[in-house]
Amino acid sequence: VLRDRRPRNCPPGPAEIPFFGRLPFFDEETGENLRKNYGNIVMYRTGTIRSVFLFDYDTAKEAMARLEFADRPDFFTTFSLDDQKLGGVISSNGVHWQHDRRFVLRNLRNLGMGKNHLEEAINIEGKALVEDLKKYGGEAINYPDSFRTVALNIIWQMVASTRYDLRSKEVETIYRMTNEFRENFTPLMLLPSFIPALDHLPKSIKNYLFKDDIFDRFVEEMKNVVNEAVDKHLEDYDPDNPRDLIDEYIKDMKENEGDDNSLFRRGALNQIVNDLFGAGSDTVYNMLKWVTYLLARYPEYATRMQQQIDAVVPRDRMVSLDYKPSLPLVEAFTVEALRYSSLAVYNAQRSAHRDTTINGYFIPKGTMIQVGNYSIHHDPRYWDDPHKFYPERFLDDSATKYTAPNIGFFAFGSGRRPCAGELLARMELFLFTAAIIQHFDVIPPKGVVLSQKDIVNLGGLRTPADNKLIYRPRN
Ligand code: HEM
Repeated sequence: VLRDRRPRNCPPGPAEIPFFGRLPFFDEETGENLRKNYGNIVMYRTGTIRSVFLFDYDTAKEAMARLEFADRPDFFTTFSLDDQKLGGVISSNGVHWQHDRRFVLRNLRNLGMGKNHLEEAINIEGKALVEDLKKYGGEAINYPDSFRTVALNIIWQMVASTRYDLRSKEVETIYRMTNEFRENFTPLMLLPSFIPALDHLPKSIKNYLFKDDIFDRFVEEMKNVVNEAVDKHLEDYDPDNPRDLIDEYIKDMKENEGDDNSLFRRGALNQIVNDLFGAGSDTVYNMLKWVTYLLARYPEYATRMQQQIDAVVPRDRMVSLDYKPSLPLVEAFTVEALRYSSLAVYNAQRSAHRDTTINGYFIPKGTMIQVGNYSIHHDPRYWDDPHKFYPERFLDDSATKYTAPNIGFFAFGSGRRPCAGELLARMELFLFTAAIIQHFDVIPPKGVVLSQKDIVNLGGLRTPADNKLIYRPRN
């Protein structure tokens, strides 16, 4: 018990329970309570692992920029499709991470991220989404799968040259698995990651206690999708005509064949593809749920944005990025949706690579670093009336110009390891939002009043609960 004691001069936090710690948590309320009781840097122990929560923007920004906090904790590799569990972007560390992240950023850029020709692909999906929503004929529906498929289609065309029909059955199994996983998620499920001894329990007990079988089914399903895509690419690979990110990787893999030190490996490729499939679609899908939820809850903004769009974009044309300067409210609305939603309630966890300090507190090697994105986004030091949905906070006084937040904003992380798809995500969010607003009034069914109660936290992802909304075509 003595050896297990919290080292001296660590950040304050609740009393530690030796060996077991406290239950892991992913909700915003627990974080906010810790911040109120202990301040902006809090140490919290779960199982054998200590976490330090950073609730203050300046401290979080400074920490995220430091190399010793660039690693992810070990449990991120639980779902890795790399047999060596070393490659990929989201879960990897050290030279493997640097190598694979650099590869992904270079290729996403070459494939159009942040450039205008990608806009065309996004607008093709935008048009398909409009047609799909029209098919419901104004009936009240839950957030449709097409929100997910349009986002998936963009990243999946860049990665694997594949596009799914918006009503395709092919992706339904994966969606079902993702939903099953999120809906069944409880913090208990992650306990074996915090108390490794629990991992040695018999499988049947782990299935019962930690729902291991749900994890397994999800990983198995993703393995099939990824293997199928990569195998197909290997079969018809043509070195003179690389089609997409998988082909580019195969090219590098072949060029480095025989070099035992090469980090271009099939296992790493599988995990990169898996990372992009998930990170590139699930995030944007959930943001489109937020966008439509907020349109239905705050119709006054929908009306004002429709007026802005109608004034400059002919009705038979899709909104393009060229119109952005004339549509400041649309951009402000999407960025406020990112802040207000705080989709990732806590930034993807990092781990201290060595003994170090934050603001004079001792941080032992292996401590998990958790940035409280929700708390930062609702901190009154940076945001007036932070619980209010108020896109105007990103407009200048004359409401004619969008001004980007330069402080207190953490939606895409920060520092050495921020979101690798931020530019793509911002393009998609702006263009899909504009397409929906231009073509539909999004309204709740008669008698339904949307409120704060409609928001749920699914394993650290803050998102609107299933809500039936009406997408009424504009005349
Ligand atoms: C609105 C949509 C999105 C949000 C809110 C979002 C948010 C985030 C956040 C908070 C992180 C963790 C950053 C950190 O550790 O500091 C992250 C990482 C990442 N995101 Fe996104 N993301 C979005 C869309 C995308 C898209 C479209 C892609 C596709 C390319 C993508 C790819 C990634 C990857 C690969 C990482 C891991 C980066 C690394 O560990 O080096 N994200 N994202």
